[in-house]
Amino acid sequence: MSTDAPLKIAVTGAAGQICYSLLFRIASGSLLGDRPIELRLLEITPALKALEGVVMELDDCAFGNLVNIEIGDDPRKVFDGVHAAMLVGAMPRKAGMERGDLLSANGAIFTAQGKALNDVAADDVKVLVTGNPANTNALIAMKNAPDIPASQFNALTRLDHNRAKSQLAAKLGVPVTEVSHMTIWGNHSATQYPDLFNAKVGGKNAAELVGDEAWIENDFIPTVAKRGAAIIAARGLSSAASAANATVEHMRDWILGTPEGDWVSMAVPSDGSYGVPEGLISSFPCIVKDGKYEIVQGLELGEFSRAKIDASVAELVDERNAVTELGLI
Ligand SMILES: NC(=O)c1ccc[n+]([C@@H]2O[C@H](COP(=O)([O-])OP(=O)(O)OC[C@H]3O[C@@H](n4cnc5c(N)ncnc54)[C@H](O)[C@@H]3O)[C@@H](O)[C@H]2O)c1
Repeated sequence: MSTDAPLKIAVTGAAGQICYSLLFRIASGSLLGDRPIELRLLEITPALKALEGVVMELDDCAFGNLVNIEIGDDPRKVFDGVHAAMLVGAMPRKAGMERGDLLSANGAIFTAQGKALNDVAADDVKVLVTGNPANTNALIAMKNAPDIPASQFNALTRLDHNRAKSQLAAKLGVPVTEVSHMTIWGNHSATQYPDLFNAKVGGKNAAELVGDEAWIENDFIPTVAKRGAAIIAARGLSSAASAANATVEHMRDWILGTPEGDWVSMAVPSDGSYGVPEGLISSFPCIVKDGKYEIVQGLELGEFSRAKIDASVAELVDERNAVTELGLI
């Protein structure tokens, strides 16, 4: 990517609630500062009218770096030449829907989008999936885009990462800026494992500072893992602004690099690190340099952490088996 040409950024689900925050954050410079950008917004046909309204509001912000906006319902047109794709739109689980129905409804979306990205996106496209089930949707898109290197497909666990940092900071009564080296392992689901044994607060081991394994197991982990449900219970709607913030932060770090001396959680295709089967899109501690991520190696995992990671990875294996049986990958 050259640094002066406008960066073409595709966003799907653009008329939905996450995007009502996300698009304005991207356009106002939270993603790439004052770098010129072009937005390519994908929606399903019935939502295009609403999307026109969102575009009117983007126009009304007169963002200096937003040089063009295109909208449409055809991924092959919208994804043409894009360097970054944020796949937010997905089929929500409706009452009476079985897990298989959800996987196949989303499978149809992410097979089509994977194929379109394969055919028309820029060679260096970075694809970040936020729409749930995010890890498996990313796997489906990746498998349907054989010409794009697998390493260019990620799924979002940054919201979980940020939730974990915030809960830890509150517990210890420190500013969130003191918290570093947080890791979410596994799936973006209730089985995810937020790891305090490798996290640091003010440079010291977080689990030792907390000094209360019962709190870690019975409060911290469930609070982080079930935060999405708590927000729905309180707000009547799922998390949107915080999901948009996390989507911006993940993509920004992937393009511009992670902060020196820290890592972030990214769900990336496993290379077999930490015993996670190769090819599964699972969350790991990652650093990014020159637009390429690396999984941080050599972290110690005790028995407790190992069991938690194995349980979350087992769920990812089940999801992969289910979409394989459905013929989606
Ligand atoms: N990974 C995370 O941390 C995280 C956090 C919060 C929400 N989510 C997920 O993000 C997704 C979006 O959430 P939301 O609150 O914005 O939902 P929403 O229902 O408000 O919006 C989703 C939008 O996607 C659109 N859409 C559906 N199919 C599409 C397709 N094939 N192409 C383009 N657009 C399509 C819909 O028309 C809708 O406008 C959901 O799957 C949600 O579960 C993930």
